Formats: sequence, C-alpha cells, structure tokens
Amino acid sequence: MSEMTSQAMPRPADHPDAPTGKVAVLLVNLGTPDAPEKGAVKRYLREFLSDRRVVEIPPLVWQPILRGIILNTRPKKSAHAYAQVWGQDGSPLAAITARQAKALQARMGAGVTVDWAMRYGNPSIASKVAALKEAGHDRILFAPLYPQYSGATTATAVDALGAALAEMRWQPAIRTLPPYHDAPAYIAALKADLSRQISALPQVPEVLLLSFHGMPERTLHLGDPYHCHCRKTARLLAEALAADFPQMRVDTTFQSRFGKAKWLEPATDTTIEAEAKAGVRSMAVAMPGFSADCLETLEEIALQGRDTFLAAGGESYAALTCLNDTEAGMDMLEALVRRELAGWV
Ligand SMILES: C=CC1=C(C)c2cc3[nH]c(cc4nc(cc5[nH]c(cc1n2)c(C)c5CCC(=O)O)C(CCC(=O)O)=C4C)c(C)c3C=C
Ligand SMILES: [Fe+2]
Ligand SMILES: [Fe+2]
Repeated sequence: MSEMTSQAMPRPADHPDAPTGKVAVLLVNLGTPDAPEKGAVKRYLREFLSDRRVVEIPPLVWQPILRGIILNTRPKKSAHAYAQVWGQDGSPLAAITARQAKALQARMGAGVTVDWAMRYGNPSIASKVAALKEAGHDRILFAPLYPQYSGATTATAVDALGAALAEMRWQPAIRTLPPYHDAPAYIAALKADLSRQISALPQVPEVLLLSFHGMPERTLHLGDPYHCHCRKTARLLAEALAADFPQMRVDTTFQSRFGKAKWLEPATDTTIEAEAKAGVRSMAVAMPGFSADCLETLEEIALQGRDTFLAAGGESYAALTCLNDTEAGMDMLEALVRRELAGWV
C-alpha cells in the first residue's frame, strides 16, 4: 500500500495511529499497606524494604535479615501503629493523595487527566501508566510528591516508571517533576499554611521544629542531595516565618530512624525530649518534607512526640498538619504542574 493511499484512508478513533494527544499528570507518593493488619503490612514492608534504593546492603546479607527477623517482628508493631491513624477512607497517605489528585483535576479542567499511584502497594505505577496509555494519553507528567530529592524516594519512583515503560512497545512521552525544595511556590505555601496553624494555637510556641524524614548518614557522603535539600528548605522557610514570628526559635531535625546504621542528625525524638528537659514549655513540630500526612506524621510525631514532650516536662505541644489538599498546598501543586506542562497544554 502506498504512503498516499494509507494517508487517505479514514482512521477510526480507536485505531492505534489515531492522534489523541491526551495529556496526563500522575501524582506519586510512597505507598502504604492495604489494611492496618499484620499480613497486609508484611506484604507492604517486604516490597518496600527489598528495594535496593531503600536498603543499600547487598541482598545476600540483607534478605536473610529482612525475611528472618524484620518481617517476623515489625509487621505486628507497625500494624498497631497504622490502626491508630487509619480513617474511614483507609490509610491517610492514600486518602489524602487521592484528594490531591481530585482537587488538581478540578483546577486543570478537562484538557488534562490527573491520576495518582504509589511506589509500593496499590495502585501501582505500572497499572496506572498502562491504563493512561490505554485511554489514549501519549504524554504523561510523572510527579513524585517529594520536595527534597533522594535516591530512596524520587529515584526509585522513576525506576518503577522505567520498569513499566520497559514492558511497552509504544511508550507515552514522559516528563518528570524535578525536586521543588527551594521553589518559591513551595516555600510560600508552607509559610502561609504554617503561619495560619501557628496563629490558631493558644500561644506562639517557643520552639518550632522542622522535622524531615531521616536517611542513613552514609547517603549524604555518597552524594545524595537529600540532606542539602532539607537544609535549604529549612533555611528558606525559617527566614520566611521569622517575619511573622520573630520570637520563635526554628530548628531542623530528622525523624523515623530505621535500622542500626547512623542516620542524619539531630534526631527529632531525642531533640523533643532534650528541649523539654532544658526548660522549653511549648513546642510545635512541622514536617515540610511530607506532602501528605501519614503514619510518620500522625503516629510518630503527633502521638509519640506529644507523649515524649509531656513526659519530659513540656506543657504545650502541637504537631502541625502537612500541606495535604489545603488551598495553599493545591495552589503550589497547580503552579508546579502548570510550569512543567508548558508546551504540552
Ligand atoms: C518523605 C520522604 C521519605 C524518605 C526520605 C524516606 C526514607 C526512608 N524510609 C525508610 C523506612 C520506612 N519508612 C516508612 C514509612 C514512610 N516513609 C515515608 C517517606 C520517606 N521515607 C512515608 C511517607 C512513610 C509513611 C507510609 C504510610 O503508609 O503512611 C516505613 C513503614 C512504616 C514503619 O513500619 O515504620 C519504613 C520501614 C527508610 C529505610 C528510608 C531511607 C533509606
Ligand atoms: Fe520512610
Ligand atoms: Fe516510622
């Protein structure tokens, strides 16, 4: 068949050659168990902690430890923690990410499809990328919702995207959202939302901790930019907040330590205790590295953190919420996404 004949032939809308040109945004976060139960948590932790981007110990050494010890002890403890924060609509991380996608869809209008996926557990990145392609999206903005880049979060999400694309004969075109730790829209959203929350407290706290998820300290020396990104976010945010709350001291800490290696310091839990013991009576903790509230913010910081602070002599403790699907948070997401979609829509 000549080129001319084939071009003259009418093409049905569902023909694979039909130029659909549909654009999608896929919001991605870490992932969470399907239920706050031992079995579901074990499946989730097996996938998560088998990721060589997350635990950088040779598999021949790590897998026996993971399967022989950790997966026999941690799921029960973690399931109990998840049960304390589980809501009507499931895991907070999944429920909030779904709400962010819905709110962004409303802002972007019918010209762009917005969906969400998780790096571990469900809904998987592979299933969503395949479904978007199937539905005629030939351009996808892949947006891992980690303001600070790390190998253990951003890179592994992009790895999973790459693995999904590797299964496709005809791939969609891809853009990925870069880290946004110092984006003016991000710092402005945090300043607005945290100022609102702090102003609603009975008093301005003496100390505000900016608590970021930790990482093994070794990753810093290997060149992972995560620690530097956290420090820069903290500096810009502290400068922005100083205008509204000049008396409030702002410090940076790292939470959620896992395993035996040395992690980034200072640690959030020991700092909360040390501050109370040193005479600080009122404290607030913000977690700017989390785009959505999750186990690590709602259980570790809001519940355990309060117990620690009060037991050490503190009197007033507030765990501030993440940007989630607040107006400020959605203004930021919309701005970042529109910037990345330039030329596509
Ligand atoms: C926001 C950035 C995150 C970084 C960086 C990060 C690194 C990291 N995490 C672990 C181990 C665990 N993290 C767990 C939960 C968890 N971690 C993040 C985010 C980051 N992790 C989130 C958003 C969550 C919450 C998930 C939820 O369902 O709500 C857990 C599981 C829970 C538990 O059993 O405690 C583990 C384990 C490592 C080892 C690591 C860096 C190498
Ligand atoms: Fe984590
Ligand atoms: Fe934790």
